[in-house]
Amino acid sequence: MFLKKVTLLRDRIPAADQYPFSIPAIQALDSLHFKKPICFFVGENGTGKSTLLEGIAANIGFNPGGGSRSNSFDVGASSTQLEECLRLSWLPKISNGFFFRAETFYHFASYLDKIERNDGNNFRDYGGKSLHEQSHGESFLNLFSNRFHGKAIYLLDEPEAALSPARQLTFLRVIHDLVKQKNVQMIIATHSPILLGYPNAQIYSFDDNEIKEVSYEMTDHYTITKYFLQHREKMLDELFKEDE
Ligand SMILES: Nc1ncnc2c1ncn2[C@@H]1O[C@H](COP(=O)(O)OP(=O)(O)OP(=O)(O)O)[C@@H](O)[C@H]1O
Repeated sequence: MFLKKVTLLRDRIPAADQYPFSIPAIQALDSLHFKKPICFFVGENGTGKSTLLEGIAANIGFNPGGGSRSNSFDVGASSTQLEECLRLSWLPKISNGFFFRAETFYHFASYLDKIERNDGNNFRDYGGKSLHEQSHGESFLNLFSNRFHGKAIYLLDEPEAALSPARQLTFLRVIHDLVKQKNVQMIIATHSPILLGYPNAQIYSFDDNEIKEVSYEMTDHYTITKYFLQHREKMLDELFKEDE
Protein backbone atom coordinates (compact mmCIF):
# COMPACT_ATOMS: atom_id res chain seq x y z
CA MET A 1 0.00 0.00 0.00
CA PHE A 2 1.43 3.34 -1.03
CA LEU A 3 -1.33 5.77 -1.91
CA LYS A 4 -3.36 6.37 1.26
CA LYS A 5 -5.67 9.21 0.35
CA VAL A 6 -6.89 11.38 -2.51
CA THR A 7 -8.33 14.77 -1.55
CA LEU A 8 -10.23 17.14 -3.80
CA LEU A 9 -8.94 20.69 -3.24
CA ARG A 10 -12.13 22.68 -3.70
CA ASP A 11 -10.46 26.09 -3.61
CA ARG A 12 -8.56 25.19 -6.79
CA ILE A 13 -11.65 24.25 -8.83
CA PRO A 14 -11.84 26.72 -11.72
CA ALA A 15 -15.47 26.12 -12.78
CA ALA A 16 -17.74 23.89 -10.72
CA ASP A 17 -20.39 23.74 -13.45
CA GLN A 18 -18.02 22.42 -16.12
CA TYR A 19 -16.58 18.96 -16.86
CA PRO A 20 -14.98 17.28 -14.96
CA PHE A 21 -16.16 19.15 -11.85
CA SER A 22 -19.79 19.02 -12.91
CA ILE A 23 -19.90 15.20 -12.59
CA PRO A 24 -22.13 14.61 -9.53
CA ALA A 25 -19.80 12.05 -7.90
CA ILE A 26 -16.85 14.45 -8.26
CA GLN A 27 -18.95 17.35 -6.96
CA ALA A 28 -19.70 15.34 -3.82
CA LEU A 29 -16.11 14.17 -3.36
CA ASP A 30 -14.19 15.24 -0.30
CA SER A 31 -11.53 12.57 0.07
CA LEU A 32 -11.06 8.88 -0.70
CA HIS A 33 -9.14 6.65 1.67
CA PHE A 34 -7.38 3.59 0.32
CA LYS A 35 -7.23 0.82 2.90
CA LYS A 36 -6.51 -2.31 0.88
CA PRO A 37 -3.96 -3.16 -1.83
CA ILE A 38 -6.80 -3.75 -4.27
CA CYS A 39 -9.50 -1.12 -4.69
CA PHE A 40 -12.27 -1.20 -7.29
CA PHE A 41 -14.24 1.71 -8.75
CA VAL A 42 -17.71 0.54 -9.83
CA GLY A 43 -20.87 2.25 -10.93
CA GLU A 44 -23.20 2.94 -13.80
CA ASN A 45 -21.79 4.15 -17.13
CA GLY A 46 -20.91 7.83 -17.07
CA THR A 47 -20.64 8.21 -13.29
CA GLY A 48 -17.03 9.45 -13.41
CA LYS A 49 -14.83 6.41 -12.68
CA SER A 50 -12.50 6.91 -15.67
CA THR A 51 -12.35 10.64 -15.10
CA LEU A 52 -11.17 10.27 -11.50
CA LEU A 53 -8.76 7.44 -12.39
CA GLU A 54 -7.26 9.57 -15.16
CA GLY A 55 -6.92 12.55 -12.78
CA ILE A 56 -5.10 10.37 -10.22
CA ALA A 57 -2.87 8.87 -12.93
CA ALA A 58 -1.93 12.29 -14.30
CA ASN A 59 -1.21 13.58 -10.78
CA ILE A 60 1.17 10.62 -10.21
CA GLY A 61 2.91 11.59 -13.43
CA PHE A 62 1.71 8.73 -15.64
CA ASN A 63 0.91 9.53 -19.22
CA PRO A 64 -2.85 10.42 -19.07
CA GLY A 65 -3.39 8.52 -22.32
CA GLY A 66 -2.03 5.35 -20.70
CA GLY A 67 1.37 3.85 -19.86
CA SER A 68 3.99 4.77 -17.30
CA ARG A 69 5.91 7.96 -16.47
CA SER A 70 8.33 7.36 -19.32
CA ASN A 71 5.65 6.89 -21.98
CA SER A 72 4.40 9.85 -23.88
CA PHE A 73 1.75 9.77 -26.56
CA ASP A 74 -1.30 11.93 -26.90
CA VAL A 75 -4.89 10.67 -27.15
CA GLY A 76 -6.52 13.93 -26.15
CA ALA A 77 -6.91 12.97 -22.48
CA SER A 78 -8.70 15.70 -20.55
CA SER A 79 -7.67 15.09 -16.96
CA THR A 80 -5.36 18.05 -16.52
CA GLN A 81 -7.85 20.27 -14.75
CA LEU A 82 -8.83 17.58 -12.27
CA GLU A 83 -5.22 16.52 -11.74
CA GLU A 84 -4.40 20.01 -10.53
CA CYS A 85 -7.22 19.92 -7.97
CA LEU A 86 -6.21 16.61 -6.36
CA ARG A 87 -3.82 16.11 -3.47
CA LEU A 88 -2.38 12.61 -3.17
CA SER A 89 -1.15 11.45 0.25
CA TRP A 90 1.49 8.70 0.14
CA LEU A 91 3.31 6.49 2.63
CA PRO A 92 5.80 5.83 1.15
CA LYS A 93 5.76 7.83 -2.07
CA ILE A 94 6.44 5.79 -5.18
CA SER A 95 6.34 6.68 -8.82
CA ASN A 96 6.79 3.27 -10.46
CA GLY A 97 3.71 1.80 -12.07
CA PHE A 98 1.39 1.88 -15.04
CA PHE A 99 -1.91 3.39 -16.14
CA PHE A 100 -3.80 0.85 -18.25
CA ARG A 101 -6.71 2.13 -20.32
CA ALA A 102 -8.62 -0.38 -22.41
CA GLU A 103 -9.98 2.41 -24.61
CA THR A 104 -6.55 3.73 -25.65
CA PHE A 105 -4.73 0.40 -25.73
CA TYR A 106 -4.47 0.42 -29.52
CA HIS A 107 -2.60 3.75 -29.36
CA PHE A 108 -0.32 2.39 -26.64
CA ALA A 109 0.49 -0.67 -28.80
CA SER A 110 1.35 1.58 -31.78
CA TYR A 111 3.49 3.83 -29.58
CA LEU A 112 5.31 0.74 -28.27
CA ASP A 113 5.97 -0.51 -31.81
CA LYS A 114 7.56 2.81 -32.60
CA ILE A 115 9.90 2.92 -29.60
CA GLU A 116 10.74 -0.80 -29.80
CA ARG A 117 11.90 -0.31 -33.38
CA ASN A 118 14.42 2.22 -32.04
CA ASP A 119 15.77 0.50 -28.92
CA GLY A 120 15.25 -3.15 -29.96
CA ASN A 121 14.11 -4.47 -26.59
CA ASN A 122 12.17 -7.28 -28.30
CA PHE A 123 8.99 -6.49 -26.41
CA ARG A 124 10.43 -8.20 -23.33
CA ASP A 125 7.73 -6.82 -21.04
CA TYR A 126 4.89 -7.54 -23.44
CA GLY A 127 5.06 -11.25 -24.25
CA GLY A 128 7.96 -11.15 -26.73
CA LYS A 129 6.20 -9.64 -29.72
CA SER A 130 4.31 -6.57 -30.79
CA LEU A 131 1.00 -6.11 -28.98
CA HIS A 132 -0.54 -5.61 -32.43
CA GLU A 133 0.50 -9.17 -33.36
CA GLN A 134 -1.40 -10.67 -30.45
CA SER A 135 -5.13 -11.07 -30.02
CA HIS A 136 -6.78 -8.33 -28.02
CA GLY A 137 -7.14 -10.54 -24.95
CA GLU A 138 -3.67 -12.09 -25.31
CA SER A 139 -2.09 -8.65 -25.47
CA PHE A 140 -3.93 -7.49 -22.32
CA LEU A 141 -2.93 -10.58 -20.37
CA ASN A 142 0.69 -10.51 -21.59
CA LEU A 143 0.97 -6.92 -20.48
CA PHE A 144 -0.45 -7.73 -17.03
CA SER A 145 1.66 -10.89 -16.63
CA ASN A 146 5.00 -9.52 -17.88
CA ARG A 147 4.99 -5.75 -17.41
CA PHE A 148 3.61 -5.73 -13.87
CA HIS A 149 6.35 -6.50 -11.33
CA GLY A 150 8.33 -4.86 -8.53
CA LYS A 151 7.15 -2.19 -6.14
CA ALA A 152 4.47 -0.34 -8.05
CA ILE A 153 1.04 1.23 -8.25
CA TYR A 154 -1.23 0.21 -11.12
CA LEU A 155 -4.32 2.08 -12.24
CA LEU A 156 -6.45 0.00 -14.57
CA ASP A 157 -9.49 1.15 -16.50
CA GLU A 158 -11.69 -1.79 -17.56
CA PRO A 159 -8.92 -4.41 -17.82
CA GLU A 160 -11.61 -7.05 -18.46
CA ALA A 161 -12.63 -5.44 -21.77
CA ALA A 162 -10.95 -8.07 -23.96
CA LEU A 163 -10.73 -10.95 -21.49
CA SER A 164 -12.89 -14.08 -21.66
CA PRO A 165 -14.35 -15.24 -18.34
CA ALA A 166 -11.60 -17.88 -18.10
CA ARG A 167 -8.90 -15.27 -18.76
CA GLN A 168 -10.48 -12.98 -16.16
CA LEU A 169 -9.86 -15.79 -13.67
CA THR A 170 -6.26 -15.97 -14.91
CA PHE A 171 -6.01 -12.23 -14.34
CA LEU A 172 -7.32 -12.69 -10.78
CA ARG A 173 -4.42 -15.09 -10.26
CA VAL A 174 -1.99 -12.47 -11.62
CA ILE A 175 -3.42 -9.95 -9.15
CA HIS A 176 -3.18 -12.48 -6.33
CA ASP A 177 0.49 -13.28 -7.07
CA LEU A 178 1.32 -9.56 -7.09
CA VAL A 179 -0.56 -8.96 -3.82
CA LYS A 180 1.29 -11.87 -2.15
CA GLN A 181 4.59 -10.06 -2.80
CA LYS A 182 3.21 -7.21 -0.63
CA ASN A 183 4.59 -4.41 -2.77
CA VAL A 184 1.70 -3.59 -5.06
CA GLN A 185 -1.34 -1.35 -5.05
CA MET A 186 -4.03 -1.46 -7.71
CA ILE A 187 -7.01 0.80 -8.35
CA ILE A 188 -9.27 -0.81 -10.93
CA ALA A 189 -12.35 0.62 -12.63
CA THR A 190 -14.39 -2.35 -13.76
CA HIS A 191 -17.79 -3.68 -14.79
CA SER A 192 -16.76 -7.31 -14.31
CA PRO A 193 -18.55 -9.22 -11.56
CA ILE A 194 -15.70 -11.75 -11.77
CA LEU A 195 -12.90 -9.26 -11.11
CA LEU A 196 -14.96 -7.51 -8.44
CA GLY A 197 -15.06 -10.81 -6.58
CA TYR A 198 -11.37 -10.58 -5.68
CA PRO A 199 -11.29 -11.36 -1.94
CA ASN A 200 -10.74 -8.70 0.68
CA ALA A 201 -10.82 -5.81 -1.78
CA GLN A 202 -12.16 -2.32 -1.16
CA ILE A 203 -15.00 -1.29 -3.47
CA TYR A 204 -16.00 2.32 -4.12
CA SER A 205 -19.36 2.82 -5.82
CA PHE A 206 -19.92 5.96 -7.92
CA ASP A 207 -23.70 5.47 -8.06
CA ASP A 208 -26.33 7.78 -6.56
CA ASN A 209 -24.23 10.92 -7.17
CA GLU A 210 -21.60 10.10 -4.57
CA ILE A 211 -18.57 7.91 -4.01
CA LYS A 212 -19.09 5.48 -1.16
CA GLU A 213 -17.77 2.14 0.01
CA VAL A 214 -19.98 -0.87 -0.69
CA SER A 215 -19.74 -4.62 -0.31
CA TYR A 216 -19.44 -6.96 -3.30
CA GLU A 217 -22.97 -8.24 -2.79
CA MET A 218 -24.38 -4.69 -2.84
CA THR A 219 -23.13 -3.92 -6.35
CA ASP A 220 -25.52 -4.03 -9.33
CA HIS A 221 -22.85 -6.03 -11.10
CA TYR A 222 -23.26 -8.84 -8.60
CA THR A 223 -27.04 -8.69 -8.10
CA ILE A 224 -28.01 -8.28 -11.77
CA THR A 225 -25.61 -10.96 -13.01
CA LYS A 226 -26.71 -13.37 -10.28
CA TYR A 227 -30.39 -12.78 -10.96
CA PHE A 228 -29.89 -13.12 -14.72
CA LEU A 229 -28.08 -16.44 -14.38
CA GLN A 230 -30.63 -17.82 -11.95
CA HIS A 231 -33.79 -16.48 -13.64
CA ARG A 232 -32.80 -15.90 -17.25
CA GLU A 233 -36.15 -16.69 -18.87
CA LYS A 234 -38.16 -14.66 -16.40
CA MET A 235 -35.86 -11.68 -16.74
CA LEU A 236 -35.90 -11.83 -20.56
CA ASP A 237 -39.72 -12.13 -20.60
CA GLU A 238 -39.90 -9.02 -18.46
CA LEU A 239 -37.36 -7.20 -20.64
CA PHE A 240 -39.02 -8.03 -23.96
CA LYS A 241 -42.62 -7.53 -22.79
CA GLU A 242 -44.60 -5.45 -25.31
CA ASP A 243 -46.04 -2.21 -23.98
CA GLU A 244 -49.79 -2.43 -23.51
N1 LIG B 1 -13.85 15.07 -22.41
C1 LIG B 1 -15.07 15.20 -21.87
N2 LIG B 1 -15.75 16.35 -21.96
C2 LIG B 1 -16.97 16.51 -21.42
N3 LIG B 1 -17.61 15.53 -20.75
C3 LIG B 1 -16.99 14.35 -20.63
C4 LIG B 1 -15.69 14.12 -21.19
N4 LIG B 1 -15.33 12.84 -20.91
C5 LIG B 1 -16.37 12.31 -20.21
N5 LIG B 1 -17.36 13.21 -20.06
C6 LIG B 1 -18.60 13.00 -19.31
O1 LIG B 1 -18.29 12.82 -17.95
C7 LIG B 1 -19.10 11.80 -17.38
C8 LIG B 1 -18.22 10.74 -16.74
O2 LIG B 1 -17.49 10.07 -17.75
P1 LIG B 1 -16.50 8.88 -17.39
O3 LIG B 1 -15.89 8.42 -18.66
O4 LIG B 1 -15.58 9.30 -16.31
O5 LIG B 1 -17.53 7.78 -16.82
P2 LIG B 1 -17.30 6.28 -16.39
O6 LIG B 1 -17.93 6.11 -15.05
O7 LIG B 1 -15.86 5.92 -16.52
O8 LIG B 1 -18.18 5.53 -17.49
P3 LIG B 1 -18.03 4.08 -18.19
O9 LIG B 1 -18.41 3.08 -17.15
O10 LIG B 1 -19.05 4.16 -19.28
O11 LIG B 1 -16.62 3.96 -18.68
C9 LIG B 1 -19.99 11.28 -18.50
O12 LIG B 1 -21.27 11.87 -18.37
C10 LIG B 1 -19.32 11.73 -19.77
O13 LIG B 1 -20.24 11.99 -20.78
